Amino acid sequence: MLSFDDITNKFLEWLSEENVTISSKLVVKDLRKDNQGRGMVANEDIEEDEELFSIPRETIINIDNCSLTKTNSKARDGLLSLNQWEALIIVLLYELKVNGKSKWSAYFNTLPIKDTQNYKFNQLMFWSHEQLADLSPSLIIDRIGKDEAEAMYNKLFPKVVEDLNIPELFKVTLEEYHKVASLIMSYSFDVERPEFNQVEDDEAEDDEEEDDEGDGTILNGNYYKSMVPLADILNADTKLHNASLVYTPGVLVMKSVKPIKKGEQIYNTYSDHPNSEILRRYGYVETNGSELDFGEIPLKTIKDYFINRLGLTSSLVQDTFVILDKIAEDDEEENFAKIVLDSYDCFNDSQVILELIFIIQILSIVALLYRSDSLDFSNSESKSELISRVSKKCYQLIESKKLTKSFLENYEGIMRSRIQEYLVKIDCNSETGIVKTRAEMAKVVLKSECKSLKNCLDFEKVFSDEESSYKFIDDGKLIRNITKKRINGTDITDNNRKIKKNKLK
Ligand SMILES: C[S@@+](CC[C@H](N)C(=O)[O-])C[C@H]1O[C@@H](n2cnc3c(N)ncnc32)[C@H](O)[C@@H]1O
Repeated sequence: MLSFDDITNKFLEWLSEENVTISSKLVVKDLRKDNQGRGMVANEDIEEDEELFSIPRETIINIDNCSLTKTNSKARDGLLSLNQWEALIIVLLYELKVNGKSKWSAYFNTLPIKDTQNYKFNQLMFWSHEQLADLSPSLIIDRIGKDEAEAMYNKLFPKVVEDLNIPELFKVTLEEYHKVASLIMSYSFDVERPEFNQVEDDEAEDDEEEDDEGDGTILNGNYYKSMVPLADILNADTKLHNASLVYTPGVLVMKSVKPIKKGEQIYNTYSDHPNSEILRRYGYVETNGSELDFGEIPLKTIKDYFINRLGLTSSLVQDTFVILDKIAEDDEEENFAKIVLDSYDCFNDSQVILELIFIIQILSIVALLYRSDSLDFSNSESKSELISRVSKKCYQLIESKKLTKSFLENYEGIMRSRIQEYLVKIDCNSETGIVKTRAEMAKVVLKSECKSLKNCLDFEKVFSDEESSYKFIDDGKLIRNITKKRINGTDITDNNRKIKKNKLK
């Protein structure tokens, strides 16, 4: 059996045969002790915008470059009507089945799918129920995507591969499929198609609306999901990102995007994700937290808070949500956005989404009105009218950069009650060493989310930006404004002030 280093060396020899060029300032390194598999490290200082390596387009694997479509023209036509994921799954499974004869054998030997001694699939798809329980109360547990993945498996196997006449894939198991799909998730690149860009440039003015996927099939997309040997040896880090892949018509070039010192690792970026999502997709975590970490406040936490702490009834909270949804739905001019969400993001850099501010402010006023006993919440028509008015007045208040004092109290109470769910499981501030096991990775995710939530208790940062800060006013002022017209019998729905939907983004 080949050793880890032998596999690396054979891969490097193959790359050279493929005319891949690598800067002499880089080496491929065994980073298993840091639980990072292989990676690349600078053995000399590198300047910004230097070419690190270049890969001919013929070396990458996709629908145009693979054994399957070279020998089976029917398969190629069929693959073109699938989506990017489905097509690359079939292409790659076929290439792996003919492994010995595939020109990519030396590359496959470096991947987790072949090297089971040195690699393990740690994406959440492969965690048991007990292991996933370590991630509670993170909402990532609800977003693993197993059902969607299995639906794709059932679509492709065996019906599609039979139709495409690929007998080698008639007996693909669910496990094989999950492994290939996860490999694609964590190793593939969306490589621009140069010929498509040409056409697109010509048509750009007529067709500005068209998105990257076109109609969802490969045929009309402007890229191919592809496996890119060597480019995918780079690990990623949201804080240490220093290299990016550039697509030219003939070759793919990895370039430094900042100066890199001798001894530093070369890091790509796999896009902007918090630790929970990095774990779900790629099966690792950033030990000290991702740059893009956030915690989430589930709608249920908000609901429970207003029921248990402020005495609202469950049906009044639920009715308020229904009425707010209806206001957003009925609003043809799109001035009022949907603010009843399943959960609300609270970011590491002390930013919260505006929908969270709106929903807490509205419920805070509803709670004060309900407890004052002076208004009729029993009749559904007057309740709906009253909540519409509360919502409009709260929109105006927030637009003028004001919030009420009860909002602040309730915001803090809700945030603390969510943080408490983490504190019963972990010490948010404890040091993290090298993370190897799934239980340790789960802890890092919880810490990332808990820290982000805690940062959103820094009111100074949360409620001010570079230009201005929110002012906190007495609730009585807003309540008088809301109840005044109602008591005088004036039409409370008359309101010409519009709050633009995009202000909620
Ligand atoms: C595109 S590959 C990178 C090459 C990989 N190190 C290898 O040896 O094959 C992506 C995988 O590398 C690992 N990885 C990437 N960045 C990492 C990091 N910062 N820390 C730990 N593992 C990382 C994860 O297992 C991820 O699924």
